[in-house]
Amino acid sequence: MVEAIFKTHDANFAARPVSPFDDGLLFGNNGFITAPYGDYWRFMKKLCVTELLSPRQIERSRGLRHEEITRFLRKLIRSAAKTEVVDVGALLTQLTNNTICRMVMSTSCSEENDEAERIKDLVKRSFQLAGKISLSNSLGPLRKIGFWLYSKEANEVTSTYNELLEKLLKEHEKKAKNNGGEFDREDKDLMDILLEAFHDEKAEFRITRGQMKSFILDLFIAGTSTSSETMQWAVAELINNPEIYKAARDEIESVVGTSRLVEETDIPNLNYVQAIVKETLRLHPNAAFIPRVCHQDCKINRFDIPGNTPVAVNVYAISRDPAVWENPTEFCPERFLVSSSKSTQTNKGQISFDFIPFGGGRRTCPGKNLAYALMNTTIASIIQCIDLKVIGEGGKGAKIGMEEAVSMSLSMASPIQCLPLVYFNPFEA
Ligand code: HEM
Repeated sequence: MVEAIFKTHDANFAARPVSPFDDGLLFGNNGFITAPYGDYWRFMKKLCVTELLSPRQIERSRGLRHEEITRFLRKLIRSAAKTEVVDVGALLTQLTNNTICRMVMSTSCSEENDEAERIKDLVKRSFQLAGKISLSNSLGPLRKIGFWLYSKEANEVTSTYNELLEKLLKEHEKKAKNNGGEFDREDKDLMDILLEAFHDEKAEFRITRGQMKSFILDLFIAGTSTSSETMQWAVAELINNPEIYKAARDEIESVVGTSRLVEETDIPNLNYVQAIVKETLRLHPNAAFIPRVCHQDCKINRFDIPGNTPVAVNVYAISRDPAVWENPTEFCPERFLVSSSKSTQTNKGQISFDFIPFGGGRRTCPGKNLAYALMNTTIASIIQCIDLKVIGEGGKGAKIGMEEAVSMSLSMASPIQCLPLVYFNPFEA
C-alpha cells in the first residue's frame, strides 16, 4: 500500500491536509511543510535540494557541527568531573537547536544570545499551540471554541516571531549590502540563500517575506526535535544494551584509533554506528504517522479512494511488522549491516518501503542527509568518550524506562537522568 502511495501514485498523494490555521498565523498554509503541491512548493523543494540542504551546504557547515558536538562533549566531561547528574535529552536538544540556529542564521541559542534564545522559545510555544489547536480542530462543531481560546495567544506569538525575524532578515540584508549586494559569500547561511532568492527578479517563483519567515520556522520545527528525540532513543537503547555500546566503541577505536575525537568524515567507515542510528529510526520513528491527501479519485489494490481523502501512512506499524522484520520489537542494529546474514532485510527495506522514517516520494524529508550527519557523529562521539550511569532505583545495571510520551512526535516519556563518566577525553592531549 505504501509503495502505491509513495511511488506508483506519488504525484496524486503529494499534498498534505490543509492546515486549520489562518494563513497569517504561524503554521498557516504559508509554510513549506503544509504547502499545497503547487508552484511555491516546487520552487522551495528545488531550492532545498540544490542549495539550502544540498550536499555542498552540508559540507560547508561541517565545521559548525563539529564545534557544537565539541561543546556538548565538554559539558558532559565537566559534569563528570563534578560528579553531576545530567539530563542527556536537554543537552541533545540544546545541541540540535544551536546547530540548526547557526546553519539558518549564523547565530546560536545560548544564554548569551538573547535573540536566538527568544526564537527557540517562540518555536516551542508555537509548537505547543499547534498541538492544542489541532486537537480542538477535531472536536467537530465545537472546534470554534479552540480558536476562540487560543487565537489571542496565536496572534501574539506570530507577531513577536514576525518582528524578530524581520530584524534578523534586515541585518542579513545590510551585511549583504556592505558586501556589494552579494549574498553569495563562502560562509553564507540559509537565511542568505533565502534572501538571494527573494531579491532575484528573474526567479521562476517570487517568494514573499511571509513565506520566507514560515520556511525558517519549518526548518526549526522539522529539524530540531526530530533529530534530538531520535538521539535520545538511541542513547537509551545503548544504555540498556551494553554489549551494543561496547561493540560500537570497539569499531570506533579500530577505525579512529585512541588519540583523537571521531569526526563526521569517519562515518562512512563506521558501519555499526550507522546501523545503530538506523535501527533507532526503525524502532522509534519520530514521525509515527505521515499525513498526505489523495488529490484525485484512484484505486489502490481493491480500494476505491475518492479525491480529497486524507491518508495517514502508519510508519510505526510498518517498522514493527513481524511479516517483514524478525523479532521486530528487539533493538538489533545487526539487521542493518550489509555483511550480516540479515542484510536482505535492509535491501528489502530500501526497495520495498519497509524502512520509511523519512517518508518517501517527492514529498520525502529534504533534511535526511543533514539529520544523518548530525546524529551519526553525535552518537559516535558519545560512545567513544562517555559512559552513562543510570541514576535511580536499581543501582548498577539499572535501565532507562522506554515508555513513549503522548505528544505530536514519538518522544520519550521520561528524561534520561545519568551520571556521565569519562572513558576517553579527546581534549586532554
Ligand atoms: C531524525 C530526523 C528527521 C526525521 C525522522 C524526519 C522525518 C520527516 C518525515 C517523515 C517527513 C514527511 C515526509 C513525507 O511526507 O513523505 C519530513 C518532512 C520534512 N522534513 Fe524531516 N525529518 C528529520 C529531520 C529533518 C531536518 C534536519 C530537516 C531540515 C533542517 C528536515 C526538514 C523537513 C522538511 C522541510 C519537510 C517537509 C517536506 C515537504 O513537505 O515537502 N527534517 N521529515
